[in-house]
Amino acid sequence: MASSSIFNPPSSTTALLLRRTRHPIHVGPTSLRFLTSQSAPPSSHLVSFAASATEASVAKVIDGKLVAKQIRDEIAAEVSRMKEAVGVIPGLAVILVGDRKDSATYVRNKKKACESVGINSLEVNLPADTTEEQVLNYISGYNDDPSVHGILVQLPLPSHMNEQNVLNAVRIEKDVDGFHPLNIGRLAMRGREPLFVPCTPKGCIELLHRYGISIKGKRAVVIGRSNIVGMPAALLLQREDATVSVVHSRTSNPEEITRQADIIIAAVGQPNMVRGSWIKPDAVIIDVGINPVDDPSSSRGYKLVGDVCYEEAIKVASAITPVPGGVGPMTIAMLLQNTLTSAKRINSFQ
Ligand SMILES: NC(=O)C1=CN([C@@H]2O[C@H](COP(=O)(O)OP(=O)(O)OC[C@H]3O[C@@H](n4cnc5c(N)ncnc54)[C@H](OP(=O)(O)O)[C@@H]3O)[C@@H](O)[C@H]2O)C=CC1
Ligand SMILES: Nc1nc(=O)c2c([nH]1)NC[C@@H]1CN(c3ccc(C(=O)N[C@@H](CCC(=O)O)C(=O)O)cc3)C=[N+]21
Repeated sequence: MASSSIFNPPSSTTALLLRRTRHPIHVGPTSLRFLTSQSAPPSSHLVSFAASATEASVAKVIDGKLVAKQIRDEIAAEVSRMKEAVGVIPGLAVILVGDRKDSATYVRNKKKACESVGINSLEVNLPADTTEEQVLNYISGYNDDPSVHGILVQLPLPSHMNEQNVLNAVRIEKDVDGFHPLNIGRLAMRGREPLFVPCTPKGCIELLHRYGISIKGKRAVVIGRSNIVGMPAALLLQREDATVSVVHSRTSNPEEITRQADIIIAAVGQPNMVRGSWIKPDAVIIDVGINPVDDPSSSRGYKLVGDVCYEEAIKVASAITPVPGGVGPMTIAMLLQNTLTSAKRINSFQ
């Protein structure tokens, strides 16, 4: 369902269309216009890589917000089809421990997103001094609750808790975050299939697919190796037949390695770390980073920026995700998709 793409051009035209040109070309009925960062919707992305001869070329902006909306529409249709056919409504349980503001915002956004597609959301907010045992009890209850098809424990957990114990307790059939070691292990093994793929890396790959950006045979560099983003992103890219390098805090020459990449996934948590000079001309950039930086001109007093210096990157890359509006909305869309998949699998509904 969601993997079918309206954006994918036939593979033979993909390479042609993704090659940036300084001369306008014409594809079908739409003549090519120079597009700035506020670019066209995905349905016309195929024609938006070209720049006029007189203007500097800029990267295509990969619109995660728009793609996520499209995926939510697809999910909503499937949710109602299942409800009508077998009377089952997918359910997602979210466990939030502590009072981190950013976590509370994410959980609220997830709840809103569930409502928008007709998925039931159950939420439990526990105080920061909750014991690990109490959290395990909630997980056990949701594991046994037939109305719950997905369980998400919001990370990070308070430091007195053992994250491994908690994540291990989620039944793998309900592990919609894809963080259970058995799901990650299967993701890493050839010929094995995880029940769920972690949402953020899955969203990155989905964006590449939906924009017709081929991965096979490409050099990819993932910056960051966390269990929730960098490591599974590298595994997924490898499954898609990219040749993958992973850069981390102990890498001695990150700039040089990154400059070799056709595809860069940055998941570091360092604002604007990846500069224009790190980027090979025409590389594709997926910026996962979400970093608050002071901004007195904003009503919140801060703004969000990525791990990639957007202003510099947009002049060098062929395509880039913005922050906000790039990977973030896709993470939530993939969570909904995983929850739907889980409900279908548990109920043997195709
Ligand atoms: N858009 C979305 O949906 C999501 C966004 N995020 C955002 O993505 C970013 C990364 O998140 P997450 O993976 O959880 O972060 P972690 O802090 O868990 O991991 C960061 C990784 O980056 C590496 N790193 C840190 N500093 C450097 C450096 N100077 N040079 C090279 N590598 C470095 C670390 O290396 P080492 O392993 O050596 O310590 C580590 O592997 C954050 O900004 C986060 O907010 C996260 C989840 C979802
Ligand atoms: N168990 C678990 N699973 C997660 O998937 C998980 C987690 N814990 N802990 C924290 C990180 C972070 N994360 C984000 C999800 C959506 C946006 C998102 O929607 N961002 C919007 C804007 C957000 C805003 O404006 O504040 C955007 O980038 O456009 C961001 C970050 C999921 N995470």
